[in-house]
Amino acid sequence: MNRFEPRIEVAVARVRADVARLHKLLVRGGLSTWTSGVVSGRVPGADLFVIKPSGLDHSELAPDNMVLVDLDGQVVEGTPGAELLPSRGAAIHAALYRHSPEIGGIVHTHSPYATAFALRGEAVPVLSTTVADEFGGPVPVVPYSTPDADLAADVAATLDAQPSRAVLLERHGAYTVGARARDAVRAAVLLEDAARAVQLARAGGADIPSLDAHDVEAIRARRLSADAARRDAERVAELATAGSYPTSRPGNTRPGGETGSWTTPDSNGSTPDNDVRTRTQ
Ligand SMILES: O=C(CO)[C@@H](O)[C@H](O)COP(=O)(O)O
Repeated sequence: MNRFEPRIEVAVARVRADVARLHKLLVRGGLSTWTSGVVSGRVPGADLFVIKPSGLDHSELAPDNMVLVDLDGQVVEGTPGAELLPSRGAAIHAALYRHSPEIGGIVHTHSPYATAFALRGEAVPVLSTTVADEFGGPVPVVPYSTPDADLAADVAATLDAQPSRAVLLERHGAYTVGARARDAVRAAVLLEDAARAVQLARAGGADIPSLDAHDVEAIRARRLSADAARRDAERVAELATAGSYPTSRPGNTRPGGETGSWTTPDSNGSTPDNDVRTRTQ
């Protein structure tokens, strides 16, 4: 029996498939060892997200053993995967989704090069145009604090204070966020790539200064503008496919007027009323 109205059931099924598949990209990119490497994705139109189960080998992950969780961090009983425990980070993921409606996907890894920076308590610097383009500045470190501290609040505050969609956790690893789970995975992969490149350049004896701040800003601005144009084009294509928008002029199609570095979850083809709480009582 379905627990939700049909459009939410469809959205849940889509996010389950996405989140299960995206874990394979973490493994392929060398960002995951044992059961580490956790992806979650918000369900557009509902106060729900999908996350991997705790302790299961990545090779066993599939849409039907992903765990559906509400934004209070509670497993939605009676749904596939509900018999499993969600990943240990589920409460942090829930808090980040509550914190910002712009966050539609989250990744947590212990990927080796990013974690090496985290262990040193050192931000990943902007040595390359790629880091300027992707992160808009250095990838900052959330300072280590006691195990009882509110890590989600610290991650949220660090994300809010600067443009990067990635943060390092001192003594632990990294969190990345994005408009969709796929965007957060992309950020995690590119963070690891950036950390490795810096490490290799330094190992070769180079002492490379950070890019000039104005250049970083210009590169980032160009990227945000390209992202906005791409989203417009996607929106036009979606509306044209649905037969509800007759023009091909991208500039006319942004009802949400999104700005900043992330798209909002509902700018990805899902329904816009994502404040509606849909879990059946
Ligand atoms: O960061 C941690 C533990 O330090 C966890 O996120 C693990 O990396 C994955 O745990 P499970 O998903 O198996 O619970």
